[in-house]
Amino acid sequence: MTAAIAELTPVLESVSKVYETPPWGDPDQPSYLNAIALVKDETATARDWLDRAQAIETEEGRVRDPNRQFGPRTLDIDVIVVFDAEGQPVLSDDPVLTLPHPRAHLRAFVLRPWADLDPDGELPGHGRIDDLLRGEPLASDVAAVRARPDLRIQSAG
Ligand SMILES: Nc1ncnc2c1ncn2[C@@H]1O[C@H](COP(=O)(O)OP(=O)(O)OP(=O)(O)O)[C@@H](O)[C@H]1O
Ligand SMILES: Nc1nc2c(c(=O)[nH]1)N=C(CO)CN2
Repeated sequence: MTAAIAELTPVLESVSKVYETPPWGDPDQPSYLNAIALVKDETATARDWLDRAQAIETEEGRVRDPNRQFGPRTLDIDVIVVFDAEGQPVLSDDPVLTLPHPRAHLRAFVLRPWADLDPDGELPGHGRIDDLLRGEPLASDVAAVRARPDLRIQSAG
């Protein structure tokens, strides 16, 4: 991950803890390690973030099974939300880049780490992260999420 971290460092604002999370969407696979990064670059478009995420996946030699939509992969970087210079959420139903990410509101593995960075945060179109995490089915999923303080993606400072 060294190259990926070097690429992200100039735009990195903060990074959540790393969490070990049960596989979502396709149970027949090992646990995942998930984290959220908050990045800022006022010159970047939403599409730039997708391109950067995919460039890092490629650089890191991402391996996945193309026949299993939610199957195992060595690295997956999704763009969850993008805010414009006025602080407004960028909305898109383009399948190449859907914003907010169309499954973020269903995923404790996204929202639990996000709550570390912004406990008062909101997922546009779905409400407060904290409220989403308290409701079912997310509350049950959160109970199975484990912080891994022995692992770290990167320190923003
Ligand atoms: N918000 C988004 N973030 C990342 N990829 C997106 C987004 N919206 C649409 N896509 C598209 O989804 C395609 C598949 O991406 P990816 O392989 O990461 O999906 P997946 O892991 O199968 O599913 P998921 O997106 O549910 O994690 C990408 O090529 C990309 O164009
Ligand atoms: N826990 C967990 N489950 C997943 C994840 C992930 O990042 N974490 N990503 C997936 C790809 O869409 C499918 N399932």
